[in-house]
Amino acid sequence: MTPLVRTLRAAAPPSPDTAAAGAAPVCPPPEPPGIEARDLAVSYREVVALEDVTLRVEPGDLCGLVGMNGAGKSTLFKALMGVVAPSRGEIRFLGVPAERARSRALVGYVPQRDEVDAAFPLSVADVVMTGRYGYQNLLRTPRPADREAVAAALDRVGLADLAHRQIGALSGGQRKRVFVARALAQEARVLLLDEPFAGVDRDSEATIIAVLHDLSDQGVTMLIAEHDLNTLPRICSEAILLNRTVLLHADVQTVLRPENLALAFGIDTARAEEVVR
Ligand SMILES: Nc1ncnc2c1ncn2[C@@H]1O[C@H](COP(=O)(O)OP(=O)(O)OP(=O)(O)O)[C@@H](O)[C@H]1O
Repeated sequence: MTPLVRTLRAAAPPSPDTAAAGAAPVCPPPEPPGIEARDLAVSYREVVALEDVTLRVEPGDLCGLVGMNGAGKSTLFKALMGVVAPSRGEIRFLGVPAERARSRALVGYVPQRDEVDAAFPLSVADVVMTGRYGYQNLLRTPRPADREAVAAALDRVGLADLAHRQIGALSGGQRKRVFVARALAQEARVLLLDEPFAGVDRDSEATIIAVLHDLSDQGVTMLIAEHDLNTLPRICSEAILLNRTVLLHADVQTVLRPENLALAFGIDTARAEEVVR
């Protein structure tokens, strides 16, 4: 749901029934945001990677994250995943404090680079199973429900035939699909995807985009870092422009306006017009 849509919904008139009865409209309590960060700051020694980052992504929204190299996108993901400790600020997922949400496996992560050494003797299915148990519990015997979830996730990303292949024997695009399958098997309610389309062929890209749209329909909240601005509108309807702080959070068409890209990427407007055709 884009911010524009949110605004329109908020302004909708009361229904004729409630208006006629003169009763106060009974509204369900507002759902907490899928992702909420307030006043977040992260530094690596003297490098301030993020400051004053405040954002909220509503449940079921698929939000892009756009910014130049070094803008802090990966750092934001790391802070959301608890990999780096913010020096300030607060993070919640679905209204639940970040640490508790992560320990309840509410939050899934598709990393920018492989977390698994390609030479490690893990099968594709083993890696996807870590979405159920984590890497520490690889030797645990999976329950039938876990096997079913893994098989369904691999089927969904079109890798059912490769379930028993060693992870290192896949192409880069196939490996990305494995990590998306792992997030599916986890059944997380919030997904953070750090450039899931980087180095991915057209088929894998189309498969992943379809999966993300299905998840959005099911109410999963997603934040997706994406470098290719021309691909962005096919993926999501809203996006955040980041450069150490949130410069803009709006519908994708607004974010892609040359004057906004010029601001975020430190280029002139004419160059920004060339970037997005
Ligand atoms: N481990 C680290 N130690 C010191 N500085 C770091 C570290 N990781 C990132 N940085 C710095 O923090 C800033 C933000 O980096 P980050 O990787 O989050 O950006 P990014 O937007 O993900 O970039 P890219 O698009 O190139 O992946 C940069 O100035 C970077 O050099």
